[in-house]
Amino acid sequence: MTVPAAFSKLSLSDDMPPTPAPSSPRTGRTYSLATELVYTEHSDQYNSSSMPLYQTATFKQTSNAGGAEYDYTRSGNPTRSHLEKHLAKIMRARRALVVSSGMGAMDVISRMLRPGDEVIAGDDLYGGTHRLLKYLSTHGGIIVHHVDTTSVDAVLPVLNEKTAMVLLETPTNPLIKIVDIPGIAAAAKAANPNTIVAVDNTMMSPILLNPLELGADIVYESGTKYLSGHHDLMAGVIAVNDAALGEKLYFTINASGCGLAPFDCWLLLRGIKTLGVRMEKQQANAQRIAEFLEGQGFKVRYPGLKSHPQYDLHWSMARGAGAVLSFETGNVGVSERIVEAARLWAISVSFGCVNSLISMPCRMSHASIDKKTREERQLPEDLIRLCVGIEDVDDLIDDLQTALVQAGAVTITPNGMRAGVPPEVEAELAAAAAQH
Ligand SMILES: Cc1ncc(COP(=O)(O)O)c(C=O)c1O
Ligand SMILES: N[C@@H](CCSC[C@H](N)C(=O)O)C(=O)O
Repeated sequence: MTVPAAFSKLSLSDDMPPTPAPSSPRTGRTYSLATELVYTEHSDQYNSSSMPLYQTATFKQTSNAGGAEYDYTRSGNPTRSHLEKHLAKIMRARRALVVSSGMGAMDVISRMLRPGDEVIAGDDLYGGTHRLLKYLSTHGGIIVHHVDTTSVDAVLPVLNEKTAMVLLETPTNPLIKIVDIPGIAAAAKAANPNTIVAVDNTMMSPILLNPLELGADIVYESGTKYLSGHHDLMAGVIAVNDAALGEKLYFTINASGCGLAPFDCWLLLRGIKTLGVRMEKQQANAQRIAEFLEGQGFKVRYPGLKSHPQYDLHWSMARGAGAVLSFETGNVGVSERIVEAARLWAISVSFGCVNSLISMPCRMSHASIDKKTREERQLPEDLIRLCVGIEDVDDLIDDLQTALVQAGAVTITPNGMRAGVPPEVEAELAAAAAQH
């Protein structure tokens, strides 16, 4: 393989370690993930500190036979290659691939399925994932089983030799349930050694969880979220350890043309550098906010709280609780009012951004799951999801507290406030609902 001079020190071959930078250049100790996130090396001819952006669709060839390392950006681009090698390193993978969105990543993965194949997925999962699975079952002849993946026992009865893929998400979006990745991966492989165990790691990011080390074959995530951190790009990331699997996935990406555009690769490279500090601050803020809400008497779902029913399972796999939590108010109208009364918290889908966001999943991120299915899956309509950013946590709590009071989500007592809609607010909301 001919390596252009500017990249002569890059490991462009798949046989090389999945990193453009040595992990332990001197003493033999391995750098921690926080260091790996910021430390990259490339051999730009001008020693640029930041990886150059190759904003080009084509690459000139030196002969009529072509054959240079790059020819066309859909097939490969140096900025994308650098990002993919950097991601492989931080995702503890042999190969990483980047595509145009998280759903694009799932689409690429799902193209390995054939009519008649069976897929097992959770009964609480991102609405877009549900939508794509539904499409595949309606139009692609794929049989999809949605089961409670928080219990290995619930997965066992649907595992069989036709199980081609098990699709896991942990913590789940938006009910923050925890999935036993090693337990389910082992059970799936026992039922069918060819089953692909794919884990959506969007909620955790590689700084907190590495599913490939827990038995997954594929880990994918929406790079739109924590990896980029600023809500200024869409991206999807896929990582694997099996070289043949990586080649299959790359084939689909090149054939279908969904590889991430160079500028977005460059932006994502920039975002990844601050993943460690962003996540540290975001989850410290999330912990305080979860404790504040629980302290008021709300039912809060967050794996940083000891009250989380799967607290131990979560911490047996992950290095942190993340920064997404959800809570219930007991009244849809009150939840609507809270969301609209918040000021610092932007009403927005998505998460992982430096700004704090508030949303009602049933109306927004999970609206693509029909009402009947949401009911069957016990997705509370009044659920509020908080995606915590890096602002001052006291400002965030103050804003939330004001919104709770304004919305009538709490009863004010001489000893402070307690979760609970006062009867007069309930009556007012019931009257307003009756008018509509
Ligand atoms: C858990 C999860 N996985 C995948 C996706 C899809 O990512 P994207 O929006 O980048 O397509 C999302 C959100 O959109 C998500 O929340
Ligand atoms: N209208 C979009 C909604 C995207 S939700 C994004 C994110 N995953 C979240 O959970 O907030 C759609 O229909 O996909």
